[in-house]
Amino acid sequence: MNRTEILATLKNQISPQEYNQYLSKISFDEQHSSESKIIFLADNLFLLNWVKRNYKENIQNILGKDSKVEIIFRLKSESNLTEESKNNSQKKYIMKNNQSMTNTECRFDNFIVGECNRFAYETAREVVQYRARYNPLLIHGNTGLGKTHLLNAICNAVYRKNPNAMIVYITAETMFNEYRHRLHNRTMDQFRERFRKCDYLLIDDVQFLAKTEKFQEEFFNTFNEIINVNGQIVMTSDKPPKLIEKLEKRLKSRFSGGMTAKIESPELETKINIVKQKCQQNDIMLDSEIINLLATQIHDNIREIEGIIVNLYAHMSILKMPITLETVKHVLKDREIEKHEITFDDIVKIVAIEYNIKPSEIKTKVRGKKNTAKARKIVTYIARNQIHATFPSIAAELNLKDHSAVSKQIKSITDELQQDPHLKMEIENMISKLKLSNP
Ligand SMILES: Nc1ncnc2c1ncn2[C@@H]1O[C@H](COP(=O)(O)OP(=O)(O)OP(=O)(O)O)[C@@H](O)[C@H]1O
Repeated sequence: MNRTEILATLKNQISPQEYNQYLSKISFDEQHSSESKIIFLADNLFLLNWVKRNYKENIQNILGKDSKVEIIFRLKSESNLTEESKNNSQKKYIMKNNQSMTNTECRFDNFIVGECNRFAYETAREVVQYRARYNPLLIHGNTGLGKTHLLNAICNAVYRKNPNAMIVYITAETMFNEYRHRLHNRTMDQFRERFRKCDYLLIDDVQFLAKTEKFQEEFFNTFNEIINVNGQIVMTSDKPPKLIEKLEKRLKSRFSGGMTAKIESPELETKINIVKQKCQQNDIMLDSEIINLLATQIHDNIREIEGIIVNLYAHMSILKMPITLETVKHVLKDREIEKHEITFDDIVKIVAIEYNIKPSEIKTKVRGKKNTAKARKIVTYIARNQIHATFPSIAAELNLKDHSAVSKQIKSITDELQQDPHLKMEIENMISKLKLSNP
């Protein structure tokens, strides 16, 4: 069955309204599809998630249950970028020369600057211009205020300025996992080669660095070696160094000895500018009264602003409702009601929906069932990162033997994330959904 026939068959299975609303807006990526995979393209994230959730199974049925053809959904922009990257241009997630993966959509030019973040923004730009002028630079602030965005922006700008620069961009958690893996395999030389020889070491969420004493010692030596040869270290954290629990005194002192830049909660004007920018990116037109309402109602987390915009987009396109003041109030009210503490079961539910399996299949490890192993790894990863679930609690929830079985899952998914930018996007999507609503 050729690709046009697949869409035609699918069209017959759904209502004309549904077709016009969703399916007609999906196209084939002829260029990147092959015998073994079919790639569908959507214009925006909302549409992408919708078709993935609602049509993937139908397409699988049309192809035949036993078909090995992989069905992939991608953003149009991503697909073009993938091609561009072949020409050494941009791509949403890009592997730098040293295998670090960074999000190219986080740049200085799309970072809205206000009083709350000006200092962090300016110092971040400085370290791109003048390596080691502020060393280390630690950007801290509450969640969702743009720390990771700035770290990615540094990475992208350095790369643009000098594609041969050795840049390592990594989260502290991943660095620790890599350390353990190298230690276990007696390949610490490679760990040192990677981290000590870089021009820029960019570490996200450095508050998770405070793991074992040995690791902190290794990090201390890495840190000194980079600083001694004028390599630049930039870190982000949710708190200032002296408040990072279990971080050794000497590391606290090193971190505080450089430049620290705090990102404060955004003031109204900055929030208004951010709402405007996010609406523009999503092709949403709002009048100034609505923009003001959004900016005053949403507190300080910019991720939350993005969530509301996605929600408004959904109202606009699924319900065909124009975005009025009433719609916005409605969405804001719903979100207040839906806000909840994320539990382990919420994570299991959202991952189960995504992979079209039952939550119980994730929890009890049904052998041989497609996607279950992957889903279990993703649950472990999200539980560790989002609700800081302990190893024993994960082992208990997922019926895993012990601590080291959990550790193996984390290692495996971390490796996959390093290799597969789409997996990272998939997981980020699931996390946003978790944060947005009760699944
Ligand atoms: N000033 C800004 N201008 C435009 N977008 C922003 C700005 N600040 C944050 N964002 C966007 O908000 C989202 C959350 O930001 P980011 O992930 O950088 O937060 P964070 O401070 O690293 O949060 P966390 O501590 O939870 O990791 C991202 O999509 C980012 O691009």
